[in-house]
Amino acid sequence: MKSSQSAKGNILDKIVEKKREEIALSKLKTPLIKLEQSDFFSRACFSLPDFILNPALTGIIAEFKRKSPSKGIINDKLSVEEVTNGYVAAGASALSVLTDESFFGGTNKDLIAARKVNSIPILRKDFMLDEFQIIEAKALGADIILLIASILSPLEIQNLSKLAKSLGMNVLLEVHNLEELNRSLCEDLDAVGVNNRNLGDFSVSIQHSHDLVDHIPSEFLKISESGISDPKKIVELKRAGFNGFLIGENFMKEVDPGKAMKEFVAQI
Ligand SMILES: O=P(O)(O)OC[C@@H](O)[C@@H](O)c1c[nH]c2ccccc12
Repeated sequence: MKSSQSAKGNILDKIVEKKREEIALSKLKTPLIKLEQSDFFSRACFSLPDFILNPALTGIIAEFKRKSPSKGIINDKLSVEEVTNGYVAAGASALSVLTDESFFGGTNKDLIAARKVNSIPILRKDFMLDEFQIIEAKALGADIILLIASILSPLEIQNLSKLAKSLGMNVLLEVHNLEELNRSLCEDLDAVGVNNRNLGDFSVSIQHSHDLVDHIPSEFLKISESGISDPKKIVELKRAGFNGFLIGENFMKEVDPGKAMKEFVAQI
């Protein structure tokens, strides 16, 4: 207990601390006006609810993830274009592209590249702390932003989600337990994701999704995130009421992630 709690303090605190420095630098480097002039800034977003609830698709939000603090390098050989196109061909409802460089090996360029070659919703997967990152997400071509309850106050969640919605994007709130869920819910959210991984100590249990599903109000999409590697779990999660499934490592660890996803989907 004690060691996992101190580990929890460590990695998330480190990520957030680094992120604040990066945001300050980005603000100096790129004025807001430049973001607002970007080609993607005025585009109409693809709707997450439409794609997640489309019965012809799988409900899977498939993630491009080169590395993670828990696993180290997962796959640094493949281009974001080939992986995301493979995911779309396998029936992805949406894509998730990490833009955190320091801990996950992603870049803003990955998101731009994914946007250019895909016509389904894309989640900017990053640690959002500041309005600047929301505006930046739109400029990079994102349709969805992630708000992680454990690193944001309820007021920050309200303000950031309101801004994202005003720019036409969807908002995915990520929670890990009931306390985070109850304090963080607000009207401008579209989806609630239960992260099966504890971002502090990296332990994973799909039971978290099952424990929380009935506490998520019915107006929000329900997404189960992380640690999903068995198609049977999707069937159980669907039965429990989940609409969406965020999967990264299980596909990225393969030589051909799109093919891995196709084989996985065939077993659902
Ligand atoms: O690779 P996995 O275990 O399938 O997990 C994907 C995704 O849920 C995970 O990358 C994630 C969930 N929440 C996050 C927040 C930040 C960074 C990453 C994440």
